[in-house]
Amino acid sequence: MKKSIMVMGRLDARQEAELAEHFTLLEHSGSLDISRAEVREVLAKTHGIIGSGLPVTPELLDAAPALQVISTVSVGYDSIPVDELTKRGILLCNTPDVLTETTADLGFALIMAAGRRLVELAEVVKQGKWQSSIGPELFSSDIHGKTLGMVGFGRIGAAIARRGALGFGMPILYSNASPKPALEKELGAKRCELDTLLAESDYVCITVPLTQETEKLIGKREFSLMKPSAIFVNIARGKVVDEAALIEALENGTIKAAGLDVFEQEPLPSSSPLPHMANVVALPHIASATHETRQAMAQRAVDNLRLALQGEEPINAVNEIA
Ligand SMILES: NC(=O)C1=CN([C@@H]2O[C@H](COP(=O)(O)OP(=O)(O)OC[C@H]3O[C@@H](n4cnc5c(N)ncnc54)[C@H](OP(=O)(O)O)[C@@H]3O)[C@@H](O)[C@H]2O)C=CC1
Ligand SMILES: O=CC(=O)O
Repeated sequence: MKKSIMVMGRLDARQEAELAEHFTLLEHSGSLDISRAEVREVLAKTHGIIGSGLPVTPELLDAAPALQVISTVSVGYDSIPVDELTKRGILLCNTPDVLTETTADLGFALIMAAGRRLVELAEVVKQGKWQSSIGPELFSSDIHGKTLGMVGFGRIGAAIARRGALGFGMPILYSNASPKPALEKELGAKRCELDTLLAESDYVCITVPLTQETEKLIGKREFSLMKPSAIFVNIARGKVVDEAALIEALENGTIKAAGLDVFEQEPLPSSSPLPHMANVVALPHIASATHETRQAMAQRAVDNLRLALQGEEPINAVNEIA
């Protein structure tokens, strides 16, 4: 008998057809709200779930006794309790690599947009306020030759640093759990303590995953170490930063500006001051959101799910099931 799966979110028709060849695609309302009887009914039958931003809780896992594989269409998996999955013999797969360059493109775009005040100055033109040459109060910051500090130097961190070092002649500092000697050689990057990086960088860019260790890694103390001219960019996860401290640092000039793709709460609540601040470029979590990359991520997640449910090795397993 075919195994059953829940497809949460969008796959293209060809990907759905590929899965339907091997598995029964369970009909459902698109919700994982286990307080609803119809959701519990579907979960009770499912062997695999594929989707992104899946709100996986122990209660949801209790409702899915046949579940063998979760295939997330993302590289990050901070919303998923991996240890709990492992305890229950459930495999988690994710989609690294295929999104690295696209995410790095957006990370560097945020460095440029926040550094050169692109959104703020485009607004001047849009609102018909460009009546004479702009003065120093609207001048921006150089990017080339400035020091780029990478907090996290994995796949995406390295790809952003590569753009900065090789394209813009930026000296690279990095703080990372492990040293990266090959990247030091390739990019002339220097590893240092986080505090040193914060004090010496002109651009600080966050690319660490959200974990217990990295939650609120950057708070009031860390902002106070940065240069008043520093530009802060976060494309990792909002909760790596104490958002109240970030807002305060931007409001009182502790740092100069920020480019943000991720927030403590997403979508941003209407009460957040961040989108209204002239020195903030705020985006709706879109670093990997190009047609090509979202397609590649979905395909990778489909491949992972199919392989894992067929008892073969998936391309990207997060945990190991004995
Ligand atoms: N905005 C968006 O749309 C996107 C956001 N992301 C986010 O980016 C994150 C990074 O992705 P990716 O680069 O592929 O992941 P990687 O695992 O390749 O890189 C993460 C790096 O962070 C380092 N690290 C982990 N924990 C710590 C710590 N406590 N202190 C210092 N360094 C640490 C790791 O060190 P080591 O090498 O030693 O293990 C690793 O080098 C994802 O987890 C996701 O949250 C990703 C894609 C799109
Ligand atoms: O935030 C996106 C991801 O892939 O992780």
